[in-house]
Amino acid sequence: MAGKLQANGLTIGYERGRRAPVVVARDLNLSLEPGELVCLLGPNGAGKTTLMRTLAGMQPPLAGRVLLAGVDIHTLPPQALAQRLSVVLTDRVDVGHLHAYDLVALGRYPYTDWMGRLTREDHRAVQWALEAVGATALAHRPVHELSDGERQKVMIARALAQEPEVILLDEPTAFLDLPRRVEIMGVLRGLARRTNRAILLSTHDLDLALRSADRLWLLPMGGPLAVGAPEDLVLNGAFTAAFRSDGVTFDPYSGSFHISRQNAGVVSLQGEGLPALWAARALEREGFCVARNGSAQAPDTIHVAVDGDASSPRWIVTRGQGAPGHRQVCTSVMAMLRAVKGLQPEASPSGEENGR
Ligand SMILES: Nc1ncnc2c1ncn2[C@@H]1O[C@H](COP(=O)(O)OP(=O)(O)OP(=O)(O)O)[C@@H](O)[C@H]1O
Repeated sequence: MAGKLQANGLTIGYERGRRAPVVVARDLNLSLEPGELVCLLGPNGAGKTTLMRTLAGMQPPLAGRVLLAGVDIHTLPPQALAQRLSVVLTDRVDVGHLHAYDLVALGRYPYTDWMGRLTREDHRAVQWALEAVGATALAHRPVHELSDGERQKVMIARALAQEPEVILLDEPTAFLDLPRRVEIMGVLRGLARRTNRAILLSTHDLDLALRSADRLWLLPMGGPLAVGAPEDLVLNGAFTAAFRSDGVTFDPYSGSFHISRQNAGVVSLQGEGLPALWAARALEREGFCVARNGSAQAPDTIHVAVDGDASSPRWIVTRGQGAPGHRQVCTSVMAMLRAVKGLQPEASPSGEENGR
């Protein structure tokens, strides 16, 4: 079970008869190691599905080779390849009235005879696969009655029942709610570790990928592909560069994306704990640059000081040295924002007390 998937000098894209091919990405050198979970990330249209399909042998490379344990996958007969590599695509296939167990059993096709008869060994593999993804209870449910999350688990179980060395999944967490996404990612990570399989999945779930993947493959529009531990790719700027787009910026401090807004000025924020944290988030959302705990000293700086306890926080908003008419006590983040905006130079100070 220790197959390594490698791509050397791989150019991916689409042949167009006599016209020049569409090149999606060129000269990729990649390796997917047994026991690791790799997430493939990139903006829309960067080529994730094309790469996935090429690595799975579903479309030929324009140049270069894909090797599984040293063997070119395009030289392997389909059945031999299916015993070693399985693919889970996002497309919803119509499975009629099949029950989950039967769908998972289809994963045994590389091993069964021409009539598709299941041996004791095949049944063992199906039960193991259902158990591995926590879907044993779904075995006798018709697939068309399953929720998206349940169905996704069954599709992963089908890929597992193939008992491959390598599993490729195209957006397995699409359409799932957050708990289900976390659960599926946990299942895949556990599988890679426990069974020493190599698992590659493409996703738009950047946060989950940053938290779960052993390595990331970052495919920006037009390449080049960056590979590394998630944290290294954040620290060396590759993550920011891959997702740089108008109006959205990646903040390496919070590990999340922000909608870029015009700089609305500096606000000094004093205080700790959740009320301070969420006040900072709200101010940044409005385009303010937040200076923490006394780092902004200009005479006309707007100050927000967090007061009160966590169950009934207050935000005291002042300007400059806190002239009496400019002190506002706010009991909600919304009121704090209103007060801060009211104290901006172009706005006329309201001087209202006890904003809510
Ligand atoms: N059959 C095809 N013939 C020609 N070009 C294609 C074909 N299929 C896809 N493309 C192009 O290849 C590029 C990469 O598409 P691909 O679907 O691999 O991107 P992706 O990263 O998976 O995108 P998304 O995140 O939107 O799913 C796109 O510009 C797309 O238009």
